[in-house]
Amino acid sequence: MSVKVECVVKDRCEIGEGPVWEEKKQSLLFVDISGKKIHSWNPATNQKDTVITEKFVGFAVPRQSGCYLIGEGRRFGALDWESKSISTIALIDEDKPNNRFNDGKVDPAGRLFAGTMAMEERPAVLELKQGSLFSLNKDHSVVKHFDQVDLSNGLDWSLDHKTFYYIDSLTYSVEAFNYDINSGSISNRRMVYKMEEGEGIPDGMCIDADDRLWVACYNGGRVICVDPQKGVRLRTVKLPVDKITSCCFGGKEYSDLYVTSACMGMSEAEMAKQPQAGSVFKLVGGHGGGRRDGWKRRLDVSIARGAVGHVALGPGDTRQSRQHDLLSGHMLSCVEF
Ligand SMILES: O=C(O)[C@H](O)[C@@H](O)[C@H](O)[C@H](O)CO
Ligand SMILES: [Zn+2]
Repeated sequence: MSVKVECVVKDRCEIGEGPVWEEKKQSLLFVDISGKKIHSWNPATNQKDTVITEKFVGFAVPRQSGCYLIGEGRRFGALDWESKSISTIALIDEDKPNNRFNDGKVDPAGRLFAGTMAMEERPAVLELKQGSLFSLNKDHSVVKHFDQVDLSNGLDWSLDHKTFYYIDSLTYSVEAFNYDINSGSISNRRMVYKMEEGEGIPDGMCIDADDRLWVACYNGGRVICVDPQKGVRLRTVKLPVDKITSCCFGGKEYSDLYVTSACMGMSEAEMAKQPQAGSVFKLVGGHGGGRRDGWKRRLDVSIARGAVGHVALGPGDTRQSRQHDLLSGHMLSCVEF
């Protein structure tokens, strides 16, 4: 089954990033990192609402308490969308004034994980080994998991919550760690996928209902689907722009894969060739049926354990997603505070 690629938010995001499907608003939340904007786009109305930030904004995620948690410059901030005010929750990398947050995501227990990097001179050109990976707990304490990161990027968790997947872009690979959901600690770092010729730089990623990773390929003009157990690429979906930055599942039944892109660093000639650079795309279709039961079983196991998560489906699937927290009625992919 082929995948349909549609340009849904025609924008010139400098660095469109960090898409998150916001269940409550049935909207896509995403940032423009260097454009210093947080967007909320509603596919049903095609309305886009925007908050402007003072510094580069690496990510924004919904909070269970309402409002949003954002990574702006070198701070975790709380954003109140109505008043558009941002207050500081915690500061990081205080010894590294040239650093900023990049990608961040909510873990299946409601913590926030996010990494940092040095400011780029131009895309992927930056002082190396300056970044770290952090998490922010419910009590607002910050944990530094490791440092020596070149360009902290995509992250997600396996369906059983036992594995944490991570991308430091300039390793050109996807890595895995053992994950302890109770403590939020990681161990046993190893590589699970090495980018191949033409795939560019691995950027954001998300996991699907079959425990497969969808990796955005910056300068690769595609997303790839990777089986992290086998370390192989299963699929490639090409897009009409080169700078693909991240992806997430969303839509009514999490059947759509939303993909963000960037145009920062492109020449005028390149821009003319790729007029949709910086837009958000939607990928629909691409999976056969027959896997509903498998997914349902996993969902049930997950609910029985009281687990929460934000994992969704492959493009075209119409199964219920774990993003519906059937236990509490709360919608997930929001931090638990
Ligand atoms: O989107 C991000 O994660 C970074 O902030 C961007 O600057 C680029 O993606 C990066 O340059 C590509 O490696
Ligand atoms: Zn990124």
